[in-house]
Amino acid sequence: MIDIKNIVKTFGDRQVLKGIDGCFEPGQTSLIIGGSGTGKSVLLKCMIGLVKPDAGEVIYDGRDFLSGDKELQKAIRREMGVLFQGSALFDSKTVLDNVRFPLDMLTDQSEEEKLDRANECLKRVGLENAGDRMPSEISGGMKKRVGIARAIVLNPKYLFCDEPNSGLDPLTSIKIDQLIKEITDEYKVTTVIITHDMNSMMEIGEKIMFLYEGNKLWEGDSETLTHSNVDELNEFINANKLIREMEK
Ligand SMILES: Nc1ncnc2c1ncn2[C@@H]1O[C@H](COP(=O)(O)OP(=O)(O)OP(=O)(O)O)[C@@H](O)[C@H]1O
Repeated sequence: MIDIKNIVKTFGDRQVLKGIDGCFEPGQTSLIIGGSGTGKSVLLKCMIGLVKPDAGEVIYDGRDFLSGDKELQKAIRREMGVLFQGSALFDSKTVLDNVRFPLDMLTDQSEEEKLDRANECLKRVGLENAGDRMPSEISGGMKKRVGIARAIVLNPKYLFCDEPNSGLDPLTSIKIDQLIKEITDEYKVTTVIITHDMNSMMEIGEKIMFLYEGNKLWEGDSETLTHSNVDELNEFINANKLIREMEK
């Protein structure tokens, strides 16, 4: 479980996060939603230690990440898997080498163990035959799968995904969502996903946090998402529905 408490972040004279609280449970896909520039990515970066908040706490299963010592922070980082926007694969490495990269960096496993584990993860995302290919030779959906395989290669307890559907067609988006959901269920991962995708909200929104101008204005799930009396959320949903209609 991840608990965040009163996260505040200011850049220059702009307070981007105004005191966010929340809790993310294992085995659940939790979504952070909201319009552009509302602080979703900054919040995620605060949670994973890429941005230092001005105030607040991030507690990983009872362990205080931000004020913990270097060793503790390293241990918690080692339990995180991150799927960055755009997949962030190394263009000069094969698919297999991309997936095994965290094993090379962070473990002292033997060659054989690393190969086995990387291949196992590629198989888990349905890419068992793509290990020798280069990122430039595969589709956007396949790249996301490779990104997911790399994010899970160290058996993370916590999985963070920033816009996993960006740039994908609707059908591929659904498949990627389902894959993330299955992995979350299967390994009881605490998964936090930033998304704009209405379909994701309805299909995998076990817990949804709505950010608006740096505040958490609403929290609920896919069942309650469309029945709130929060005007800003309803506007956001309507705008998303409109975009979805236009894309059809
Ligand atoms: N390193 C930074 N320095 C200064 N300002 C920043 C920095 N990172 C983010 N911001 C600002 O913080 C605000 C929130 O950014 P953030 O990336 O979290 O938005 P978002 O909700 O993820 O939006 P989007 O959906 O468009 O990605 C934006 O105004 C952005 O310009």
